[in-house]
Amino acid sequence: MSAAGTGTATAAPVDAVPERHRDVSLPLWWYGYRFISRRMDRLRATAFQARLLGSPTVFLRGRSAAQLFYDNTKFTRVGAIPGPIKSTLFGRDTVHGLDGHAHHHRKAMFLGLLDDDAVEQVTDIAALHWHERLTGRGPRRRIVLFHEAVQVIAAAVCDWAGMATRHPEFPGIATELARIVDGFGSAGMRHVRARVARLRCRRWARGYVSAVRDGRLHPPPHRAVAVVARHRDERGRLLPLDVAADELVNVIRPTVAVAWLITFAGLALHREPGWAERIAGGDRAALTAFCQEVRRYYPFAPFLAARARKDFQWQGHRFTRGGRVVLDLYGTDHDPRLWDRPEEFDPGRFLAWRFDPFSLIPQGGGDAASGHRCPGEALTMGLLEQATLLLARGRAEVPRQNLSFSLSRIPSRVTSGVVLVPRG
Ligand code: HEM
Repeated sequence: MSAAGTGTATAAPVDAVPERHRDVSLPLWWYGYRFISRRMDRLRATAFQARLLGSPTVFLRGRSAAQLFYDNTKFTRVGAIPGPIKSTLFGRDTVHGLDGHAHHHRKAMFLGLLDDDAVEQVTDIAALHWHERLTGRGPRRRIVLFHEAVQVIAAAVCDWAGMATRHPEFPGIATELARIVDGFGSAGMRHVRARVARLRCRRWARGYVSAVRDGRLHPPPHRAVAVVARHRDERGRLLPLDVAADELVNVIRPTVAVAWLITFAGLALHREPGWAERIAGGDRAALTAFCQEVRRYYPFAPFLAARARKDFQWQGHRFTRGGRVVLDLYGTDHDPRLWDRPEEFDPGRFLAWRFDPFSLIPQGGGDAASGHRCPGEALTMGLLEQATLLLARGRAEVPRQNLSFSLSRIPSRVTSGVVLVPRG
């Protein structure tokens, strides 16, 4: 880790940047994951100011910036996420936009649900679904890894949560959950499809919450459907029906998002036969390092937004109360001051890596209990490692196809979905 990663001020002050009044919404949307980093590199800054959707915004990248962003005394998430993204991806009044005690209380529900037992249970169920889907179609039938992973992961997490997955309509629900994820960064038809999918998934989850509350469904009390339906807020009130439904979807939908990482892992195994062999041979450390590198290297969650609670200065940059800040997750995971040759896929960098809460931040930084960091990282790693091992051992053929992925599409995705022909 370099000196810059420890917080040395190398940035030009915001006031010295002449472009601070320019609205960068369009170029950000157009250029995607690399836009913030490129501008930082051009300005030789750790932060810059510009307008985003018309409002003054400070853009941040790097370890010390991440540390700042997760300082709860300086920033709040209330009102930070633009409305269309928030209502499509997370729902209203859900954990992502809460603050202080209300956030802490709601977050505890997620952390309680997503403990080590949950990781073991979901991955055990996923193993059965992988087996069923991969052996139920006879030898030498092509599969599209992305579609298989969406169905397997959705079925596994919903079985675990206490939701029926053997219903003929379930594959359609799994597809809708994936559509919510696929549309969050788009302004066109993908976004419209995501909004429709959110409404359908909310209605589906509302049915479960109502059934538990009305006594028509009796899941064991530790199941996610029961926990979320019966959860009481910090003042002892049941969550409004739509909020409870959205929070239930907020357990299921991000788990389905692991299908994106599994697909990238399929691509990476194809490109790195040496690592595939090590993993297939049972090298546990190699498996974990490979999956960490998949999370670091491949583009998924691009950046996060917050608002300043007060006026303050940081490394020569001025933050004003209520002003928006954006933390570049992808840029931090590719920051050359933190990562040697960041644009190379090299799992070896994680073989001797010591956990640091602010350098590897594909799922947010800081502490999950006291801040907004993702509570699903252990589950993500569990499902990703399981699928990666399965793929490495399966040694399926990878026929000619379009394996490219675009850094201007958010969220990015392998174009072909990674077509595989399992060996008979
Ligand atoms: C592909 C895998 C995943 C990625 C890339 C991802 C990414 C993220 C990111 C970037 C955040 C925002 C952190 C912040 O605001 O500081 C987040 C929050 C969250 N994630 Fe994940 N996540 C993934 C998987 C999961 C899983 C498996 C679950 C649960 C089963 C989950 C549940 C949540 C919840 C509830 C939050 C809100 C936390 C809060 O606001 O306090 N995520 N995730």
